[in-house]
Amino acid sequence: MGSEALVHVLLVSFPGQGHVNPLLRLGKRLASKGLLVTFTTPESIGKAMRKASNIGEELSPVGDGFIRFEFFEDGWDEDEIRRQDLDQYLPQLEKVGKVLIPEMIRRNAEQGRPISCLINNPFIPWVSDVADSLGLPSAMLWVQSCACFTSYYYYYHGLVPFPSETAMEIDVQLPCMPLLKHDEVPSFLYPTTPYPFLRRAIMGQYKNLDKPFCILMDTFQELEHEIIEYMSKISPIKTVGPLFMNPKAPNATVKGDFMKADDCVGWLDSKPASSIVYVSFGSVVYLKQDQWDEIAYGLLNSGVNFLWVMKPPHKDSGYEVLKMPEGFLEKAGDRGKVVQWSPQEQVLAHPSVACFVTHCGWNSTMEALTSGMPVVAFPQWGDQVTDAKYLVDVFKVGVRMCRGEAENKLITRDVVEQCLREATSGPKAEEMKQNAMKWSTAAEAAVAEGGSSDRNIQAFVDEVKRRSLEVLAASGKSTANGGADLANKVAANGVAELGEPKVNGELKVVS
Ligand SMILES: O=c1c(-c2ccc(O)cc2)coc2cc(O[C@@H]3O[C@H](CO)[C@@H](O)[C@H](O)[C@H]3O)cc(O)c12
Ligand SMILES: O=c1ccn([C@@H]2O[C@H](COP(=O)(O)OP(=O)(O)O)[C@@H](O)[C@H]2O)c(=O)[nH]1
Repeated sequence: MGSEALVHVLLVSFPGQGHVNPLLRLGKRLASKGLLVTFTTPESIGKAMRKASNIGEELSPVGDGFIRFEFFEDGWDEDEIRRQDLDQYLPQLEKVGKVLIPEMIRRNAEQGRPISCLINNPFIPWVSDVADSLGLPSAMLWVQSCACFTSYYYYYHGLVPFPSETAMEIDVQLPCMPLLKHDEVPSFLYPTTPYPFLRRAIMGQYKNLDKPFCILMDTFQELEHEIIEYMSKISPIKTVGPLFMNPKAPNATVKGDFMKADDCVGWLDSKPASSIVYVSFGSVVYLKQDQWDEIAYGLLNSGVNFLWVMKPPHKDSGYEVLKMPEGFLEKAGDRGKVVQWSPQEQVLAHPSVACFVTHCGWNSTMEALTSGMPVVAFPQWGDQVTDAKYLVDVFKVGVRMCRGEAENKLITRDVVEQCLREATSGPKAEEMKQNAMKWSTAAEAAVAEGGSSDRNIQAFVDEVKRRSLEVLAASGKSTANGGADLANKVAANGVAELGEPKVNGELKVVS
């Protein structure tokens, strides 16, 4: 084979695990289709990613393309506690990102790999402004369900009434969706949410929704069929999930974990088929000690084997460090294993695991569904409460253990035990397993060659390639030498002083 020109896309991620994972997975998918992908997020997270996974300086081949990493400084000291306060951290990211991302784009152009498209995830909507100001196309990866996308859309545009200070308990009916009880609406939209900054962050993305030419979603057509069809008429959405399944390049070496996963596969191997309950509340939810204790006793009393993720809170988060109840680990013995961080994809695919007690973050939800894993839903806030509704009532793969943090109710050990029994044995458990297997098969078909998500990814890649030619052609017309395209645009916008790129739009890779 001779040399190939690779179109280059820049992925800019919000520094949260539930955001990095899907964007990085998208990056690998785009690379596998023959693009050059650069992934970026703040260096504070880059440092953790390099330590936990083997991310290096070099290009990693993925399928027909490559992925590489570049991180940017957020301008604060390493131990700055204000990072824990998004009301302060999000504006800081915007301030520095608007300078440093154009600089990164310029550097890449100078080094012979000009960038043709920017892709961001929500919470950092200013990335599409950066793209616009440089005359570059941009896309956004929505990292929650299409149902949640629709809920926020209807809220933003004031199309139907949502729970408000004067009417807290109203239910919400949206087209092509089941009736959402007041506490099944994404909880950032409640007037009483303790996380108003996350509502503001999401609304910022909706304010900018006309900028990306495409909204990619980590869901698949067969899963949310009607609502996807409905919203496609309103917004340029393309479903590309489940992103964690990458049949063409199951490249496990490029991973974005912030913490090294504890080794637990050997322990899973040692247990009988379908005997283990996996318990994890994702990367940002922290429970209170009394709730933690009830879950511990529920696990003990139910007699199941269990793998439980107990992640340490960030030192500046203000969360109390949880303890296991006295004598718990001794009583559990080899029936249970507690880890700080798990290799969740592998755990959910393991035949010894029977069900997943989850906080219903969208990544965990997609991973469970498409691994054929029934769930016990323990949502806390945000989209989790809506995801729980879907897991239990629409996808029919779950039992509900609680309704969310707003309920402010201690779930007792008896309820925990009862839910675990229901999800692991008897007719309900069997029915849920069958449904989960059905979703797993549908997910595999969606990402397989010619499946709905594969077609959408291919169409997106083709569009990025087409637009990259347009970017070059436009700059060819507007500049005398035809080569100083991107660099001149950055300079014209006054964001950075630039020289000419060495190569106009092509990276030569000898294969
Ligand atoms: O990392 C964060 C931070 C954060 C705070 C300080 C800091 O310095 C950096 C980051 C704040 O809110 C989050 C909220 C999240 O919601 C999660 O986002 C997923 C995707 O939107 C959903 O599916 C899940 O249900 C939901 O729990 C996920 C996150 O990763 C974060
Ligand atoms: O012990 C763990 C817990 C979580 N995860 C991964 O972290 C992500 C969490 O995202 P999710 O949307 O479920 O929840 P969030 O952490 O954003 O609340 C998922 O991809 C999980 O597979 C993991 O690898 N190991």
